[in-house]
Amino acid sequence: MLISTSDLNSLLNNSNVIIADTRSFKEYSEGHIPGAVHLDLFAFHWIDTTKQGIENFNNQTQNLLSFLGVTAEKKVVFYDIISGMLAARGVWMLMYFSHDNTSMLDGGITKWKKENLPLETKPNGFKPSKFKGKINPEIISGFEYIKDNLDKITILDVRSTGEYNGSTIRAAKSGHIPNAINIDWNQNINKDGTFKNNEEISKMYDYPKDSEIVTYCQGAYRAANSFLVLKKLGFKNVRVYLGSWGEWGNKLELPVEK
Ligand SMILES: O=S(=O)([O-])[S-]
Repeated sequence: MLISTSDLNSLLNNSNVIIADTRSFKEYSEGHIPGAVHLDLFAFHWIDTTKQGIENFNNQTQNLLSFLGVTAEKKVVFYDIISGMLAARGVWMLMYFSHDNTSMLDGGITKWKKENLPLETKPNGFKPSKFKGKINPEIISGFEYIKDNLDKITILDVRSTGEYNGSTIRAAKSGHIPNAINIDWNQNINKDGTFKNNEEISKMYDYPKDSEIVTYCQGAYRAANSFLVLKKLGFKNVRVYLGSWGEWGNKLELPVEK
């Protein structure tokens, strides 16, 4: 799931590798990893997890991955500024389509630049494919799944303390999903932007490895980052709640705790 700067550097010019820069277009234009295409994953924000909403998400994600040129044979590497949430969302999306040959760049472009690795400014075009992945329903959650299993699953709110306790308001209601515990995703990352090592993080995520965990944040980007960390630690049953607080906090009938 993670690729080092030196390993990615050795894969430049490999036609079987797609590199996707998930930062803003401005940042991309000022200098990106050679060969990388720009993919605006924030524009692909999704909060509707009704049955129809998930079906639409599946279709549109498949279209997006085809636009990116994904095929079963290609390795897909996502990066952002650090080992961040956008790249993590990209990796999670590929895993959701059972494409496991995907990684995020550990330390992101910050580490890449620090090591004086090559950059270019010219934009690269997409080479679209007809990607057909097999959906893995085990790594996604909608609001119904959480509502029906509130007492059976570990709900991991990876937002800031303010968002969790309701002092920061980002939806019609503030607070958190009942029973959710709060571990801010920022705690996954070292000061240099790389992921903390497993030994350090496992103290934070001290649950049996077969626990059923659902991560959420505001829009399922930070949640994807914590999802990857939990997978890296060997947790087997982890899902990202796609709608996250953007959906839950706006559905007035759903319960909230502060
Ligand atoms: O990470 S986020 O989706 O909450 S902005």
